[in-house]
Amino acid sequence: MHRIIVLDDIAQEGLDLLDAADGVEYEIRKKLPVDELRTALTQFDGAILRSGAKLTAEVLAGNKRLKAIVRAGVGTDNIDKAAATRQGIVVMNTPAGNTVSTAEHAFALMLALSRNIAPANQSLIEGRWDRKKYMGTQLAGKTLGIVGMGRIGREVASRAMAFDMTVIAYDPFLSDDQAAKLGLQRAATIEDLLPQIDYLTVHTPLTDETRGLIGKDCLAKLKPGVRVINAARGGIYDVDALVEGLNSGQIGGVALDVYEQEPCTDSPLFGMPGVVCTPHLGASTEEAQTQVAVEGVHLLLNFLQTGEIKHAVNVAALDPKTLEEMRGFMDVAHRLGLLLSQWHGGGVDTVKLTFRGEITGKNTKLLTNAFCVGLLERALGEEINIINAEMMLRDRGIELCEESHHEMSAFASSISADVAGGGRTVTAGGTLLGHNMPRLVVLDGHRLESYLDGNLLVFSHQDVPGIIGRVGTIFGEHNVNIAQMAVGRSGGEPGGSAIGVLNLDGLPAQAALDAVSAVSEITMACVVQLPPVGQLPSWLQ
Ligand SMILES: NC(=O)c1ccc[n+]([C@@H]2O[C@H](COP(=O)([O-])OP(=O)(O)OC[C@H]3O[C@@H](n4cnc5c(N)ncnc54)[C@H](O)[C@@H]3O)[C@@H](O)[C@H]2O)c1
Ligand SMILES: O=C(O)[C@H](O)COP(=O)(O)O
Repeated sequence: MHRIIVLDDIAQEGLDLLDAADGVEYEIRKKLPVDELRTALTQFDGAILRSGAKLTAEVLAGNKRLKAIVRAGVGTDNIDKAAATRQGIVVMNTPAGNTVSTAEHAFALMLALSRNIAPANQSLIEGRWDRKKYMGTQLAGKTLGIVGMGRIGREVASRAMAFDMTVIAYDPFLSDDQAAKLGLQRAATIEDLLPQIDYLTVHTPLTDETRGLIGKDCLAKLKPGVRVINAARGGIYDVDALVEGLNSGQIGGVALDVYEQEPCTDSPLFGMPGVVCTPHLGASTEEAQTQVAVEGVHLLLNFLQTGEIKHAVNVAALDPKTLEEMRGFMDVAHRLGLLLSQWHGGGVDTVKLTFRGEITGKNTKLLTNAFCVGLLERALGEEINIINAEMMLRDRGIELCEESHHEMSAFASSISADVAGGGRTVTAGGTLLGHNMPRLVVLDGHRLESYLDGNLLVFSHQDVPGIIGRVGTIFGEHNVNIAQMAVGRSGGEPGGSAIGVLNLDGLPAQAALDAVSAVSEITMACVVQLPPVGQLPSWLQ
């Protein structure tokens, strides 16, 4: 049974989907204090929320059960994504469901500012007929500056052009070609845009880079009387600078839907002339809420039931078809990681992964993540999965590099991994035979063909007659059956170094290992434990 926690109000249509889902139960738990939220989250596999609940590192800490967080909406600044990634939790959002509603709201704020809708309404309620006082301005013929030309910025732009406004936009990802196609002007920097506009609206996410993006210096570059709008996130404008600009007349009006701290019922801007504010209503339409709730619930159910990862903001996407295609090679990568963690013995500083052949045309990040899980899982246990593995590796100061070569080696596709540290470098190469037969094809430069399956004895030795017989005799004496055997020699010539890999039916006793290690021609021997073939970790099933 998958358990889901609903942390904010979501549309009934989303709850109906949860009611109808097989093998799922859910609880609605809103506005929980931090301690209760932390405890509650440990009892659920998935969480769905809007902008109300705050999923900080503190509330996610130590959670071993939660696997997915879905934001029914766009902004994920209320979720500590680094903390979620570290905990192995996938974070997904519904990027497009509220785009049009939010663009319309930004536009409504711009119109409300231009035509003094809020104060005019208030004066009527208070019994005055102030036609002269509320003289407005027309949008047609004016210039709108847009900072952030993603989904919402583009919808605002098209509406502005329909109102006969000129649009100048700044976004680091907006090219001249795209701007021309959209029928607007591109500004090379925010500073270029500011002196040319009559209205300014921001549509960026709140990030370290955009916090305080529009401060005193920027506002000073505006023409006097410019009206500014924020339906993106509180914190992008500097509120003190807005207050100062309104008082000095540098700013002609401020419209806000979002605030640095929410809920916000107290701001120096509230009640100032020329200010119109709404309580984070950009996405509050029936249409937007239905779309984000339905899409959000689908994302969560699909992830919990099939492993599909869509619209993730902290990991690569993974759809069922890709998972099906990649499962065999992800299994190989995971087994190579497990093998090398045991064969190397610890103190790893660097990892290099090389992908060759047809597999390079697929999402090799999945193979990297699967390898990293294998490499770390004996140390970190169930805490590690394909969401957090690479971050956990890098957190431990281990350097990771990946290379892809389209040319095939001896196999249509292969993966090789070099693991180095503490003065020792080990290398293993693997491939997949058929759909589900993982094979080790190179170990420390020795070509061989060995089953990546169950308990292995790996031993390096001098390539002289009698070694295999002596190892076989030792295991016979200790009642350990050898199921398969592979030997590879370096350079293909007799007399050099060689490596043997035995697949054992059981784990050998320490005395058997000691006896093997005592053979003078054997330079190193180690038991490597892998899952039996066909036994997949939960994140690969
Ligand atoms: N008021 C609301 O209810 C409401 C509703 C939806 C979204 N939002 C907010 O609006 C934001 C934008 O949503 P979207 O769907 O358009 O996102 P989006 O990802 O489609 O677009 C964001 C754009 O901002 C640009 N950007 C990032 N940093 C920038 C910078 N420093 N300068 C200029 N541009 C920069 C990006 O390149 C991107 O094109 C969301 O992150 C969310 O916080 C608010
Ligand atoms: O980022 C968003 O999607 C909006 O800010 C909407 O937030 P809400 O879901 O709390 O209305």
